[in-house]
Amino acid sequence: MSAIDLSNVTFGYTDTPVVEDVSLTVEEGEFLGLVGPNGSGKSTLLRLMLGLVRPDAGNVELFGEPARSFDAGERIGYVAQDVASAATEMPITVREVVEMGRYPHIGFGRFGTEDRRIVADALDTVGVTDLADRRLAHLSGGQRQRVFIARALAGEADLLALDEPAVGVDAESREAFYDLLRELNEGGLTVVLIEHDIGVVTEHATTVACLNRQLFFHGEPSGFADSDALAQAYGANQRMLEHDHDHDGSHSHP
Ligand SMILES: Nc1ncnc2c1ncn2[C@@H]1O[C@H](COP(=O)(O)OP(=O)(O)OP(=O)(O)O)[C@@H](O)[C@H]1O
Repeated sequence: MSAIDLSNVTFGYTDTPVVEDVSLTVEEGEFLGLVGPNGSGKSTLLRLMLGLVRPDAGNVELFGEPARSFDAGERIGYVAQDVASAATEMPITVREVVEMGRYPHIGFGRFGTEDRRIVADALDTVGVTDLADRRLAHLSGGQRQRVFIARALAGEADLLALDEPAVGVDAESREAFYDLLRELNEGGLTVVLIEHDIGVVTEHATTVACLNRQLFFHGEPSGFADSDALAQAYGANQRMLEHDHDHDGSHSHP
């Protein structure tokens, strides 16, 4: 079964589409790296994939069901852009964040032995057991990202979706973080990663999608490196910008 299936999806916040006629399937067990210029619609596409935004046209299925009917808390771990830095204001411990991953499963029930075991396993998997009783605010950016992954694991997610998770994380921690994502993927977790560093994507992901409003490429990293999709996608952005400038008269061309 496919984890995510988009057919002819179009969406705009206004009348102008920011995602246009995108068809894309993410198979279970895939590690998809989503790249594209700034403002090219990557975050929007991810939110469409997860059923958090409804398309104006086209269809989205998650694990074979219409995305909008999906209880995202149950099978999907979503680490939104900036969530780790925004969360620093909260007076909350690492363990408490990871325990939140269990909430969709326990409903109004008690937090039991099994829940505690799952939380302990999740902390251990991402290597933050030693930090469990520390305040989230007192962790580094890279450590915080791991905590949010642990929360998704505690929720027994089948799909992990991350929107530029390593922004503000130092190079060494980033490398370890991407290694962790790959290990989790090799263990069967489906991963969708928005990432501006194309080298990271071609090294770690099993498939690449390149977006600039429309889909310019979807396939294996090796095919992406050999294609001119990247130049086309970024070139299209440049043309769009020039077009905008032409209209507002703020920029003149030779
Ligand atoms: N909530 C919103 N309301 C209106 N416009 C939005 C909203 N969110 C995004 N946009 C616009 O939609 C377009 C695509 O934004 P999106 O965040 O999906 O792109 P992105 O590729 O993830 O960008 P970046 O790489 O800069 O994070 C942009 O022009 C953006 O300004």
